[in-house]
Amino acid sequence: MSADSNHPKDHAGETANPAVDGTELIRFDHVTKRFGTNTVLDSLDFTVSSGKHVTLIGPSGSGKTTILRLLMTLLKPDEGTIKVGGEYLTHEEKGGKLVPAGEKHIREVRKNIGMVFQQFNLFPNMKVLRNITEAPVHVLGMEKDAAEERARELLDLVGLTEHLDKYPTQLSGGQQQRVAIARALAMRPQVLLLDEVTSALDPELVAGVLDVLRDIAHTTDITMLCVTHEMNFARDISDDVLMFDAGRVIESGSPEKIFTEPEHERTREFLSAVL
Ligand SMILES: Nc1ncnc2c1ncn2[C@@H]1O[C@H](COP(=O)(O)OP(=O)(O)OP(=O)(O)O)[C@@H](O)[C@H]1O
Repeated sequence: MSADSNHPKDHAGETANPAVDGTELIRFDHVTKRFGTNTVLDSLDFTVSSGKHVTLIGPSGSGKTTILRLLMTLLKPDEGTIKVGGEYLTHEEKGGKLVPAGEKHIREVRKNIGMVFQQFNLFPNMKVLRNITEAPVHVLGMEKDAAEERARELLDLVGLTEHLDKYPTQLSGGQQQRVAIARALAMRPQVLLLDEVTSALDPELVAGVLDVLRDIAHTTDITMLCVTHEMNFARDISDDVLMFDAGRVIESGSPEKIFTEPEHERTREFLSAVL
């Protein structure tokens, strides 16, 4: 696998992308999300700095996937604001006032965000190469040749160069998920959202996908926000772990702190059930 990826780090360990300088990339301010009478996120505040890998952990139903879906604008918050790259995702400024964001504004901010889902969601009627080039060509307006060159680099990164001419159904679940990762990176997002990306895989295919993500985490400067039940993976790649319970962050810190010296009783209970 090649180390050439989203924004490769240079030899001095500095990032090659001037946009990635540790500044705040994601900001949730007092975000509340309800489904009927169920308050899933309760005035949630958190930030993610650019270039960091942050993992969300917590019991089932604690609101982790809801956070990713809000960032993808698949859901809207009932209260509060979300910013990505300094721009409001949920709102836009018009005439000095903050108003609900329009479709055009949302599309622009969303270009900075890529997501890999539990179910790979590839286009079944397109071969692997075209699955990866489709959005760069049609959404970003990239030249087809340049998009294909980039797709080949990404297929090398995810170890699938020899499969570019196959349809998704001709690949294993693990291979399909690696195509989905390449497809998300092809849009050169600043942040990659990973939602339980190995949950739908047969156990023997999980390690291959996690190895690819480890490689991406360690060789690129992309920001990652990850929901996973794979605690060893979370420990390996995370700069920060956020422990959720009942729609709030109850504890956060380095993986060493959270996994070895959790302060909160709920964190200890959760970890003893999953580790
Ligand atoms: N579209 C929806 N309509 C109604 N309720 C929803 C919807 N989406 C999520 N919920 C509810 O919101 C709560 C949080 O769901 P979410 O998927 O964010 O939790 P999670 O922490 O990711 O859980 P898991 O680890 O099981 O995936 C759950 O109680 C869920 O049933």
